[in-house]
Amino acid sequence: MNTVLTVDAVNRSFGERQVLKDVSFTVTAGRLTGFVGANGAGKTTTMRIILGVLAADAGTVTWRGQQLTRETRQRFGYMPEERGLYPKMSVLEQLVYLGRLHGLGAAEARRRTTALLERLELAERANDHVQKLSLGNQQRAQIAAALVHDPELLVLDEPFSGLDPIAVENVLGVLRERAASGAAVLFSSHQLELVERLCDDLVIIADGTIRAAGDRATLRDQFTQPRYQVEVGGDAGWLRDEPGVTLIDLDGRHATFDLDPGADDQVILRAALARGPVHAFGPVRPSLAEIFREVIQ
Ligand SMILES: Nc1ncnc2c1ncn2[C@@H]1O[C@H](COP(=O)(O)OP(=O)(O)OP(=O)(O)O)[C@@H](O)[C@H]1O
Repeated sequence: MNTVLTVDAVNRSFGERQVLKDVSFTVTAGRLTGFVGANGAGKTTTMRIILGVLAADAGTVTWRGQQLTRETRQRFGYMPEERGLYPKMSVLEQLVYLGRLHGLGAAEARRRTTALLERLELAERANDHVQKLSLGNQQRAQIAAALVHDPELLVLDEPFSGLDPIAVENVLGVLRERAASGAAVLFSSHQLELVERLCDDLVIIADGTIRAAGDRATLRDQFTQPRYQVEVGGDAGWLRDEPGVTLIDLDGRHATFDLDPGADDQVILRAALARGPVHAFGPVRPSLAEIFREVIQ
């Protein structure tokens, strides 16, 4: 795995209030990392520290093992929480301008802007002032602004908020393409369901503390026990009296149950078969959204 960004034991207080407590996680090139937490959990503060807009009280942020510099940060793209485009300038002009600020020549900045607006389905709005766009289109223009210089690291604060489902898919497609061409993508969200569906890696923060971090499959293995689901020909109520079984849900022929440690699922399967046909039997894992529901709210 190609870890590019390392946040290590970062602390930050505002006045008496400590809002980040030993925050540590990594971001890998070529992958989407979702940074999830409730309002006020510390996501924006962490992102600002990564971008150098805010200083940490303690801890470090490194890029490919090196301290961050102004040059490295030039290769980052950031969509801040306080959206930064000028309301009275056209989308095209601003993106070209931002591209030039990041060192692109005029023709290259214009070429990339045009391609990006096309890809984000904003081409027809290119000459409109930002303030004339719908909120969803403003959001896409903000995302385009973070992408125009082809950054190696993309840091996006709530990029999906306010987008309709079609726009979510469009933006997600763009982020996936960036990741596929080698960029590292970190974005925040307070919607764990969405992040669990979209991301390769997750970082879950609550009250300034990282609760879980890593790739989705490993986290699910680490934090959830498999439950079993069965569908039989008759009523599944007999499972209630089966040793080692804790029934979670029973609905006629369908049942969901937990097994005590050491209990053998094959014994249950045989008991089911002895009573008649078995149409489905197997482990399922609860989602991370179910496990961390109370942490995220
Ligand atoms: N400049 C500041 N001065 C004082 N307190 C601040 C400042 N910035 C953030 N905070 C506080 O730090 C805590 C973490 O805020 P932060 O914006 O990082 O959370 P968040 O997870 O991004 O939440 P949200 O989704 O609401 O933006 C909050 O309690 C917030 O009020």
